[in-house]
Amino acid sequence: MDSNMNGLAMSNGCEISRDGFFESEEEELQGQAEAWKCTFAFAESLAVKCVVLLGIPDMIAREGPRATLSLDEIVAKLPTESPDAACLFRIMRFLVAKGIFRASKSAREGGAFETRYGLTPASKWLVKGRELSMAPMLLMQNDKTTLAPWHHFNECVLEGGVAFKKANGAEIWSYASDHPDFNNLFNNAMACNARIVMKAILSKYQGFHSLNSLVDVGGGTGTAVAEIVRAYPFITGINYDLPHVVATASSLSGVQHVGGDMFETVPTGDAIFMKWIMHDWNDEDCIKILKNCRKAIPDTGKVIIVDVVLDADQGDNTDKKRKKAVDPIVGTVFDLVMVAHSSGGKERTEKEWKRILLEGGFSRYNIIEIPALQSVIEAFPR
Ligand SMILES: C[S@@+](CC[C@H](N)C(=O)[O-])C[C@H]1O[C@@H](n2cnc3c(N)ncnc32)[C@H](O)[C@@H]1O
Repeated sequence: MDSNMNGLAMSNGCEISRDGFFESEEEELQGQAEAWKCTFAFAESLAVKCVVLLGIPDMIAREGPRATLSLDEIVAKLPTESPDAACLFRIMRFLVAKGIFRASKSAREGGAFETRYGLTPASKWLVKGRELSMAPMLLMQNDKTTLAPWHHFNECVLEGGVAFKKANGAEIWSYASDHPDFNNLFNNAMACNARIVMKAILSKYQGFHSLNSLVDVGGGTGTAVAEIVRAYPFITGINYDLPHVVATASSLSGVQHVGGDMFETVPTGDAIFMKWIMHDWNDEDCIKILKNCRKAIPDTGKVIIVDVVLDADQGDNTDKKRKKAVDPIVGTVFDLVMVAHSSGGKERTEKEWKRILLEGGFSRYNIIEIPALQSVIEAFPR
């Protein structure tokens, strides 16, 4: 590295400022690379959204989990007459670099080589046609309606308020009831996550054996309770959600759909199941819901909550450090998803859970780790 007359260091022809703001040239360049990554962090989500919409993971999966397709073969499967293959090549090149697809070279007649694209563990989760798929969640989280609230975070910090409402003119549940397409997009995303998480719950949590009836509060279109009833056919399942949600639910064996408002009342049962409900609400609302759940179960009953348990805040040693199956950073990302989409919801540490459970009428609880982002929090009135 040479110095020029202005006291600037020269590296690869670039001038590096030497005002002492950065500790070293290495730190300065590393920081710049990180800042570029932040600047374009959206590119990966939106390029993935594009290939999911085009069904490219499905095209490859249909040939087999280890199959590969060339660009020409993919383009031939697209539904328009003259797709822009060069544009798709650039998107695929980026996604190979990001590990969403793998690329291999294969020899063609005449000595030329072609690139063939295969699935990676990430894109195997993005095949829409499989029962366990994250594609509906990816499409919902990257819809214009759900991305728009993120543009209002600065206003939320400065003046408070609900990001989703600032962006879309209404809070999420009433917006969903007035927009059937968004309602379906949201409910499908929830159902896809319910299938994935129920597999994890049923593999690790033994607490359904003693139940004859179970109410899934905020159960969406009933996927979770249907899975529980399938595994424990002696349980009568009730799927309880807002009327506009249960109106779109299919009939499910062993499950009764009931429309209503959990802030008003909750149907009775031996136990209440709530997956991804509490995180949508502030502490006071959660306590109201928990009190209604308490009224709906016998003294020997319980609530089974499926939600994230965040690691304790730095400097707080009261909670145990948990060994999570999914990188705990995803829990803090979901906390921001709550800023974007809910009206006061948040992810909680064990200490925060303990407080709302106690105030909601549940004096005892266990946290059971499952191979998923969320944990099971089983809480008892006595
Ligand atoms: C994040 S979703 C979770 C859905 C489902 N439990 C799951 O995990 O797949 C929250 C659910 O709460 C429902 N919900 C919102 N407000 C409600 C209310 N006042 N009473 C009943 N359900 C409500 C929504 O319609 C939505 O289905």
